[in-house]
Amino acid sequence: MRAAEQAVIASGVPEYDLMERAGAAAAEIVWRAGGSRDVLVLCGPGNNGGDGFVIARILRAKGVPVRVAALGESRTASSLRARAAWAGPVEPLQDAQPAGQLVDALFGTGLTRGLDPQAATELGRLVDLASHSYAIDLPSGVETDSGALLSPVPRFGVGIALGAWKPAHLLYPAAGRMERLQCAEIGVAAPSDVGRLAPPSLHPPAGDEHKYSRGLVAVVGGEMAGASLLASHAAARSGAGMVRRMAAAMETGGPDAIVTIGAQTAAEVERALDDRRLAAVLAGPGLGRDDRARERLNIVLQSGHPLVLDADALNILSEGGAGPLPAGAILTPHEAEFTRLFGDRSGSKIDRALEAARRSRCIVVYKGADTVIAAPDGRARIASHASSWLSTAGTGDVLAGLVAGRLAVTRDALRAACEAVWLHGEAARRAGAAFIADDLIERLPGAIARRL
Ligand SMILES: NC(=O)C1=CN([C@@H]2O[C@H](COP(=O)(O)OP(=O)(O)OC[C@H]3O[C@@H](n4cnc5c(N)ncnc54)[C@H](OP(=O)(O)O)[C@@H]3O)[C@@H](O)[C@H]2O)[C@@H](O)CC1
Ligand SMILES: [K+]
Repeated sequence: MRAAEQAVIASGVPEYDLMERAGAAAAEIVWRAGGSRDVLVLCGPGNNGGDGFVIARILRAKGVPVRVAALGESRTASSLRARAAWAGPVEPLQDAQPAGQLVDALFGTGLTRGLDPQAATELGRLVDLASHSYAIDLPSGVETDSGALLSPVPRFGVGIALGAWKPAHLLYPAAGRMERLQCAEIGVAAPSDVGRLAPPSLHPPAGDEHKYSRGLVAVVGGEMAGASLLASHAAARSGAGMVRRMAAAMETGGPDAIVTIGAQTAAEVERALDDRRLAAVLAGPGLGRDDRARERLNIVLQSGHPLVLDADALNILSEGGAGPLPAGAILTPHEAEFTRLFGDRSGSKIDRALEAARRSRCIVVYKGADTVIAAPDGRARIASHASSWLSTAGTGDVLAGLVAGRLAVTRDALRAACEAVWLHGEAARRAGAAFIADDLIERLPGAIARRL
């Protein structure tokens, strides 16, 4: 975003014009949400504070009662100009009385260290006492590129991103400090390989498709049947043409549309995977970690099919039990699995996911409240603000099955991972509160229909 802004400025647009655009766009959002409720704008010393002065001026011109409190003097040319144009009183932050609406324009992308304790406490108090609160560009106190909290940060109603999403809008803990997100357009295009996960465009099957052309998925089960059943069921509702579950024991369950193949011995697994029509093979959910599980995983790794590896498959791989990571596969680790596989690395979650994808030459779906999907070529997508009810048993198995299903449909690993993560989040949104993993699967057809 900084590079994009600099390019616009170099093309002859003064920085102050960008500040006016940013302030006007943010003021419009505040006006639409809060109407004529009184507003307190907190302005910092840099350009974020400058945006605040522009917002204050525009809201006052609409007849909104506005007060401004500043943290020190303005220190940049544009913010000095915005402050002069405000032409109203400016009180010190420590004397500010609360208002119905609070606009935080203390610090944005220029923050280099935490707020001093008194300023952080004042900010927290004023946000808590307001019924509507807005963080301009970012909540003051968050680190832009990592989403870390450099000092205590209150929870805002709306985070207003200026021009483009920054990592802190999407990565926790910062993302959890904004109930809703809105992006204010300021006429600066910031194309990037890293971005927020967008809703996918899906297509119904062509009129002349059949079950194999639509995608044949195999799910290699193991010692715990439930997990592979959930994954198989999710794959079956993902739009794929057919799902075969390779069961490690004589067991039944799940919809009749899923073909269960008894594959208890290594030879039986090998035979079951010897089918050139297979478009995706999933291993991991319920696989187990004993010698038998290793043997089953080895056969999967040597099958030559497009792979999705989750759960115990990742645990076995992290113990080095199955050799190097299979390039081209989709890996779906949660936090603990990721650390076991790739070590405890520094950098933001996006940096870590990209580095892992580059090293393993795999698509890495680094799961969590802020799932990051990273490709070896440097592309990454971040899915944030999913339902917190997803933190329940079995939802990972559902996601793994969904990834395998979309891989079979699209034959494109990054696209499949992105579609699956979005559909999983949408199914959760539709399932509402206190759902179980099985309920998510029932919501998948509706989630898919929405994107056709
Ligand atoms: N660029 C553009 O074209 C556009 C940018 N726009 C806006 O600009 C924002 C970025 O502005 P910015 O770079 O001036 O940084 P900002 O966040 O205001 O803070 C920097 C100031 O704070 C200081 N400081 C830092 N930490 C501190 C601390 N803990 N406690 C105390 N002081 C601290 C730091 O001084 P330091 O002491 O570090 O030298 C510096 O003086 C961006 O988020 C967006 O809102 C829009 O107008 C659109 C056009
Ligand atoms: K801010």
